Amino acid sequence: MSAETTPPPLLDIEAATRLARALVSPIAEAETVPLAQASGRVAARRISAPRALPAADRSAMDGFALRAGDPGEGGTLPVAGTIAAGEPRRALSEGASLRIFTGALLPEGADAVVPLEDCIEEGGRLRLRHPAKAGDHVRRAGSEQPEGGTLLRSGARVRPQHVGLLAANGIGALAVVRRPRLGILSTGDELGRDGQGPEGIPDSNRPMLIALAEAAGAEVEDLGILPDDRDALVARLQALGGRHDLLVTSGAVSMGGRDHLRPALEAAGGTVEGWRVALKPGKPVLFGRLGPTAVTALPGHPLAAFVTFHLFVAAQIAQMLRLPWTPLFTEPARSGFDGLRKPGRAEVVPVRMGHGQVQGVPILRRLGEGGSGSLYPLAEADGLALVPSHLDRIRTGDRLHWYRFACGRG
Ligand SMILES: Nc1nc2c(c(=O)[nH]1)N[C@H]1C(S)=C(S)[C@@H](COP(=O)(O)OP(=O)(O)OC[C@H]3O[C@@H](n4cnc5c(N)ncnc54)[C@H](O)[C@@H]3O)O[C@H]1N2
Ligand code: MOO
Repeated sequence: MSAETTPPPLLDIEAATRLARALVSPIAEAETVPLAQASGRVAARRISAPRALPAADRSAMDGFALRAGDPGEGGTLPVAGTIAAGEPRRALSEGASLRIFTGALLPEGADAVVPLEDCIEEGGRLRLRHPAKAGDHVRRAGSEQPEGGTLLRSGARVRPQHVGLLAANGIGALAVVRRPRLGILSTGDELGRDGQGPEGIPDSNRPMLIALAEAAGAEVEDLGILPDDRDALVARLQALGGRHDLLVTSGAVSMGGRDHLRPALEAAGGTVEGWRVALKPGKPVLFGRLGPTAVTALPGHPLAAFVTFHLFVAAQIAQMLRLPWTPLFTEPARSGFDGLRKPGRAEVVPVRMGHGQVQGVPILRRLGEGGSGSLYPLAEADGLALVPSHLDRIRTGDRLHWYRFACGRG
């Protein structure tokens, strides 16, 4: 058997993930972005609270500001005016009250707010239903956030709540880790020729991989479709000139005579660092380098490209963004399906949660027949389940681990 027809032994998922991550480096450069564009980015530095908040005592209720224990005249206090949020601080004369709105500055001399519903206002005077205590319904200066407290950790992904918190602190721009630069291309003479005879199909991997990469926090250059032509592939790879942190390709990576990716990468001056994983779908995935660029070549079958993106490319993007990476399949579940299988490759299965649970964990229904060419099972899938490599049979009720799709993971 020639070297071409004797493939290397399969890597297991863990070893392949370690290799994928080792081929990319955490990005050291930071850039400053307006707060409005910071959601989803990774903070390059810790942001501490520039001051304590609230900056001054404020009312927490619509009601009346007064001095607790002020006996008033005959048990009533005159209402000496109104103070609303955004107005300058007022002073309260002894024995009086001021109508106050939520968020308004507590008047000097007042120490409590009595909510509207706990008062009776009559003829410009106020009677309390219950006596007030000092501090009632007052948001004390400094009580909600200490000066110097952490608003955002270095290395944290900025979430919408951080955007609100930073805005509340008057922070309008933020240093974030530069996005990883990805180039994404598809290979195949059949692609993009749909409508021109049955031999053509649309390119579905490229738009899907671009969407996945952008959702994971990368900046993507769309490198289009390349023909099944080794020389064209070599020329294109050489022309990339190392401008990407990671090149992601799909197709042409299996065993056939038209699977030019591996020889083309080597002919272009690159190296193959690992090829083929004990995974179904996704076996022919390849990891390599091309100068300063890491190369991850995904299988052409669309479901295999989707699965290998989640396992390996997402881990590489997280590594470049300096984010921690946890294995994908961590949530416990029970199988809601049965079947004999050939051991030797871990199997990733699109699944949907049924209505039932066993001891609080969901029972997962399998979608699709296990082919790697169709994305159709993903239309209704809640996530992906992992069937361990050594099993020769999976039974209803067996323990599994799965990855539940999030709306915008990370
Ligand atoms: N003799 C062997 N043949 C195959 C093996 C093997 O071990 N020995 N492995 C099989 C496995 S597993 C997979 S997965 C596929 C993957 O092969 P490639 O990565 O070389 O992919 P292609 O042959 O280029 O394409 C496979 C299939 O997917 C369609 N495709 C490709 N790109 C796209 C795209 N961008 N959008 C939509 N569809 C795409 C393509 O038309 C093919 O139908 O190899 C097996 N063969
Ligand atoms: O690994 Mo391939 O993706 O099984 O079909």
